[in-house]
Amino acid sequence: MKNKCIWFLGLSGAGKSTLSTLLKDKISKNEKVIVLDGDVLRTGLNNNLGFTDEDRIENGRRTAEAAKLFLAEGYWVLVALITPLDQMRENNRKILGGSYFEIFVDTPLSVCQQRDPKGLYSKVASNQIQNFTGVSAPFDIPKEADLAIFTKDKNPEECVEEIYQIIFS
Ligand SMILES: Nc1ncnc2c1ncn2[C@@H]1O[C@H](COP(=O)(O)OS(=O)(=O)O)[C@@H](OP(=O)(O)O)[C@H]1O
Ligand SMILES: Nc1ncnc2c1ncn2[C@@H]1O[C@H](COP(=O)(O)OP(=O)(O)O)[C@@H](O)[C@H]1O
Repeated sequence: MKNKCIWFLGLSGAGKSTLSTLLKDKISKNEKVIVLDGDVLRTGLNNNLGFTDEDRIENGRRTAEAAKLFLAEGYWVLVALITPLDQMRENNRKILGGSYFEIFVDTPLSVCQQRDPKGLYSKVASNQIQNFTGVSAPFDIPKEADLAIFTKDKNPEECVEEIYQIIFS
């Protein structure tokens, strides 16, 4: 099967990093695979970008262009980026074309706030972080995702099995 860019998008705490890492473990048994995680990219390649709409769009563009380079080398590319704006998703389709497979990690804000894996939502609640996606910055509900995964009542392994079956069956 031809390699693809599987792009996980969703709120902070939705499960993008968890699911992309687990999927990498599965795919890497047979294929070359790399994870491009927003948090990690923002420490290097994208470390001059913040969280305005303009910076998020540039963050997405650079990530999609990096993904395209790895696709050309035969890698499966797993991206974990909030990607909150319709415009960012349209750019992905332009840059990556038929190789782009979009997964909406669909987890309600209330569940993300409860999970709060990095303690960010409590910082948002005490006004230590501004422009936070889903709270004080927009998250456009994805209308054209290839797949939506509801994580609320499932464990990560079940979600990844569901994704794996859909992509590889
Ligand atoms: N204001 C604000 N809004 C959203 N997220 C914030 C913000 N400030 C810091 N963080 C941390 O940055 C991570 C999201 O970066 P991304 O590159 O994925 O975001 S985006 O696609 O450009 O919107 C995000 O990582 P995840 O929690 O893994 O999604 C946060 O750890
Ligand atoms: N079905 C699920 N899928 C993914 N993560 C889940 C699920 N159920 C619970 N979690 C937990 O939710 C948290 C998601 O955090 P993370 O993967 O860092 O999210 P994100 O990368 O979207 O910010 C982790 O602590 C993970 O163990």
